[in-house]
Amino acid sequence: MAASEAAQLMANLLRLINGTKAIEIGMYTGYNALSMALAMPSNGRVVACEIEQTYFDIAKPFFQEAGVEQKIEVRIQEAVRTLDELVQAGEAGTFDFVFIDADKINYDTYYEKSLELIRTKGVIVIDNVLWSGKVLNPAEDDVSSKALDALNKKLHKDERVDLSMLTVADGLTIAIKR
Ligand SMILES: C[S@@+](CC[C@H](N)C(=O)[O-])C[C@H]1O[C@@H](n2cnc3c(N)ncnc32)[C@H](O)[C@@H]1O
Repeated sequence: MAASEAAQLMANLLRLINGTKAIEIGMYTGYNALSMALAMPSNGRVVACEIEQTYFDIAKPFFQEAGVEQKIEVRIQEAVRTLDELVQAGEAGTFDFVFIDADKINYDTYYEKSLELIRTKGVIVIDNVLWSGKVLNPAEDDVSSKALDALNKKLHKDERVDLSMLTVADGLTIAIKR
């Protein structure tokens, strides 16, 4: 789950860019999806990718209670499939914001598909980029740390984005599409 200070920062970034279209890759029980929806105007839309129906069952009453249920479109399936469906539906280049926070080994794929889906000056936020410090010296069999380390190194040289890596919580990267 996103740290509260990270969720607060993302909500404020959305307000700053007047975001109305966001994607969350890895919704869990909806904490940050709800926070993003609350930061958006009434026409806001959050496409929330989650693989476990049980997490959505927990989240749903809170979305309803907060009055933002109509803004959050939950898709229960592999996140990659949802991102591909959004591209196929002609939504490439139309999203304002993406938060990547699902399985670490697929982060690079999520990042590439997110870049395709956001508009110029759109924002991608990536959680857990420090992974409790394990990215510094990943163990041979630690595929998550290795994947995060590789993505961090790739992003450092990625000319397609302007980058900030923050030591907030477990590490938060903000990439703005050029
Ligand atoms: C760290 S939690 C997300 C927390 C959430 N972003 C928040 O801040 O409240 C990661 C979530 O990603 C989901 N997940 C993992 N692999 C996935 C996949 N391949 N496709 C979709 N969701 C996935 C997990 O079920 C889990 O709920």
